[in-house]
Amino acid sequence: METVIRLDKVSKRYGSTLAVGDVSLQIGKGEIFGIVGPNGAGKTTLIEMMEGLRSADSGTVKVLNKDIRSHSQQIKERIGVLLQSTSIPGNARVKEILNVFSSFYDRTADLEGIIRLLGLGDRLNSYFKSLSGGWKQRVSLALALINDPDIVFLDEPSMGLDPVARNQMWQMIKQLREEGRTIVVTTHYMEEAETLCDRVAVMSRGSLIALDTPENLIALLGEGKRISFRNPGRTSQKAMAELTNVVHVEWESGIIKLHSTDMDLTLQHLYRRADEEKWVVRGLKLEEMSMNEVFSELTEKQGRGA
Ligand SMILES: Nc1ncnc2c1ncn2[C@@H]1O[C@H](COP(=O)(O)OP(=O)(O)OP(=O)(O)O)[C@@H](O)[C@H]1O
Repeated sequence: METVIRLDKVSKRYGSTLAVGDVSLQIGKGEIFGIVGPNGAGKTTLIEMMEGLRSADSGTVKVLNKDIRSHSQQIKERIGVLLQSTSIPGNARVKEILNVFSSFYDRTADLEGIIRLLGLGDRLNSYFKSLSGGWKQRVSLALALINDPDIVFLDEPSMGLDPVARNQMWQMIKQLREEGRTIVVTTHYMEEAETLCDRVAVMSRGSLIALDTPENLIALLGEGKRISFRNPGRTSQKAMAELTNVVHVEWESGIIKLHSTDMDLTLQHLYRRADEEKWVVRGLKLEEMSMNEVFSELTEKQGRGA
């Protein structure tokens, strides 16, 4: 896959705060690349260094094979950035805003196409300030697309949107990938990372602590599923941990949850041991793991210094 963004050992400090420390990563053409992390993890600083809005203290940022420090103007023509709705004039009508922004660029996209993609046709005469959060976000996305960018940067695109508007935003972002664009998105919503992103970078306290597809990140915690059943008594956490392929045991008084790298083998072993030990295994379920759990596990581990 052709690399369109390359970061090598990029760091940024604000006084004594290390906002981003020694981050290296590559983003391929046509990917939806997610950056997730708790508050203050460095997501905005990282994405803004890719956009050329903040400069790195050390390391290199290359976008479309050009160093962002020496080619920032050229790169700006080829990228789109989602603006906060507060930076858009509320007293202007949507069509006026689109026209003004399109005059800023040498190269412009087919405005009719953007209006169709984002369903803005009926809102062109509305004042920006009168729109709901979801429609404002669509206008912001239209502005990010106005120069027909190769790379679109979206910092928290669905922040504050209701579930319907969020879903519509995801469909629009996926459509941008279909058009061959690369999307870099930061998010607090793990469901967004899981359903939208091809790969996800997990940041914690300025460091990149994991980078993989959502499926592989989930698989880090076992097979992406866990076996849950009622505690049969007369057993121990140690006995559960010794079952074949078990990588982690969640032990609450009433319920036992086993994370495994091979569910079938673990289940077979569990039933064999239950037979021998006269455990009565009740309420057995297979539960799907989510990015949310992966995220908590990874960032908590980092917090414990593991
Ligand atoms: N302009 C600034 N001046 C001083 N410190 C800053 C500045 N911008 C960010 N920081 C600090 O750098 C760290 C990383 O901030 P950043 O905004 O990049 O994180 P984030 O992951 O985007 O957080 P959030 O999810 O809360 O938006 C934080 O500790 C933050 O307080």
